[in-house]
Amino acid sequence: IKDGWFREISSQWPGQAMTLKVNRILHVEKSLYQDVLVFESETFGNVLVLDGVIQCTERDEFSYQEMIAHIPLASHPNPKKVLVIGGGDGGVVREVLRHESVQEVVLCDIDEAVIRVSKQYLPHMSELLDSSRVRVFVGDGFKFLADNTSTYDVIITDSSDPVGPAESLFQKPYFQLLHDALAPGGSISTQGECLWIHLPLIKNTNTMVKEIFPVVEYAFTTIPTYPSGQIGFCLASKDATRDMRTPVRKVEGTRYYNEDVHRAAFILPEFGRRILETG
Ligand SMILES: NCCCN[C@H]1CC[C@H](N)CC1
Repeated sequence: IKDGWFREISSQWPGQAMTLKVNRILHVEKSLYQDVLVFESETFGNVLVLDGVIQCTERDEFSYQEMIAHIPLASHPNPKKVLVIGGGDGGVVREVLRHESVQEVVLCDIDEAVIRVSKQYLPHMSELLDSSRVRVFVGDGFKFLADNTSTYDVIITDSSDPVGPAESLFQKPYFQLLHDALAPGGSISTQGECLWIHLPLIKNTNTMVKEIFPVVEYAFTTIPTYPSGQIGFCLASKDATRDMRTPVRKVEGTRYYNEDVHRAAFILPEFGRRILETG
């Protein structure tokens, strides 16, 4: 933080950096896995930063949390058991609980510091982690998935970037574990990165996931505080007949998601479509 501004400088997005005006620093900690920073911004509420990368802000988090959750959930006929890998801030869990069919949400995040800090500084994201339908585990998603096969209707991987603790969540063994942890007809969504910055990674992930799942799609949302203002999701289903582009149920109480936004999220700009939808 310099002269009152936080700058998101990273080798992942060379030559550009989102800056946010800082009112005051709320928390600084080195957890077992990453540097944790929370600051109160002038115009985006409280902001969670891990290893120098913006994870969520109170003002715009709903865009990402709603879309990563409701696209797989609203297109699934009857999701009952849901697993969230990562997502210790609780925002995705808040969205999963909007689906009445969901009986149980399990959250598995490797870093207890993220959960603890989110409960203290991001109440509108973390408050439903205490819901009776939610179970929270602190541990490695790999081990959790291997111990819970054929169980979940939807698994959401709400991860940071493929640099640091989340690096292995973008590789083939992890997607095989996701596939094997899904019940029949199950679907996944994962933090799938940005068309403007990570198109080669998105293409490689898309190709790799198609070796495991019969249905694989990329969809995206707009969000001011993520690099280039856009972030996408890798979506896949074990059910070869699943149409993830079509919601089969309405979702109440959202601020970004609706059924038209759901459908529109899959319509890619030409530079993305050309790469992702052809060989
Ligand atoms: N619920 C926290 C969301 C984490 N996802 C972010 C996507 C954009 C990345 N640059 C950082 C993590």
